[in-house]
Amino acid sequence: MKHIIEASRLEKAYGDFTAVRNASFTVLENKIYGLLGRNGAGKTTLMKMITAQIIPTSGDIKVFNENPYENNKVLKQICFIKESQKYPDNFLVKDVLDVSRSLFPNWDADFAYSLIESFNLPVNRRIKKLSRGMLSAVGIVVGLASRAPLTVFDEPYLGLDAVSRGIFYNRLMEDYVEHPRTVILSTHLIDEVSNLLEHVLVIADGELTIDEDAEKLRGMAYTVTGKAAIVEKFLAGKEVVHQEPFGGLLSATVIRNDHYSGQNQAESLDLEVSSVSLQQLIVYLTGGKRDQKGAVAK
Ligand SMILES: Nc1ncnc2c1ncn2[C@@H]1O[C@H](COP(=O)(O)OP(=O)(O)OP(=O)(O)O)[C@@H](O)[C@H]1O
Repeated sequence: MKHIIEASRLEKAYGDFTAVRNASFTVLENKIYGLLGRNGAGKTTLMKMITAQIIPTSGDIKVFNENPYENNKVLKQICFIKESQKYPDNFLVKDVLDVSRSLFPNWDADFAYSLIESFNLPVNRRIKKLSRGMLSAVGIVVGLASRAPLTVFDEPYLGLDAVSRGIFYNRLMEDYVEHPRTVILSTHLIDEVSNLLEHVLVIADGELTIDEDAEKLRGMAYTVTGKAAIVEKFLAGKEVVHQEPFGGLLSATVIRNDHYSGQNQAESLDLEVSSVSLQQLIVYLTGGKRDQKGAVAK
């Protein structure tokens, strides 16, 4: 598979504050990436560097093998839908679609109108009269119908209800199967998108801490629960990312060891073994350092 983004030691500083530090990663063609991290972690800053909206302070970025800055050949292959995407107030919804058609070479007008119907959007209403959720839906329609080889969604669903978010995920998946492209989706709703993601990038305090295949990440850990003394014995020598006592019981999340089945050992000790959701795992790996007694995975 081709690399469509290659970033090397990318940094962005605002004055003396460094928002993204030493980020090196590649993004492959025709995959769906999740860019995850807590508020202020640096996700938007990273996406703005990828899409050439801001210039890195140092480091190097290539998109479609070229420097993306003021590079029209590269930029017309990118669609970036921002959190709180803005359109001119006096535009009608259909004006946004018309302008998008001229911006994106792969624009599919029929697909755009079918999405407009799915989201119940009024094409003849002015942008300034739309509700917050409707405005987010317009951004999603543009992002999907652009069929841009690199489509970047930065928290695209402010105000969007659960039904509409479900429509977004379903239409994205259906269309992605027919028209593969690279999608980078930044979100806090990790469990909702968990099944869509093929690769996960996690950024914490400006540093890329996880760059991993989503399937591998999903199977990376498990949770054991049982009497505290037995669980503690079981945890000896294992990599523990989270522990939670309740009553005389202890629940602990452990990184799987490829060479040895901790799960069999846990079951033989009568401990209950359960899976860990991607969201839980990422919370433990990025924010769990404070409340755990065991070692941290990364
Ligand atoms: N133009 C700017 N000037 C100064 N600081 C900035 C600027 N833009 C972002 N920052 C700071 O950089 C850090 C990263 O911000 P960024 O918007 O990239 O985070 P984020 O991960 O997208 O957060 P959220 O999930 O809340 O949207 C934050 O501390 C933010 O205050």
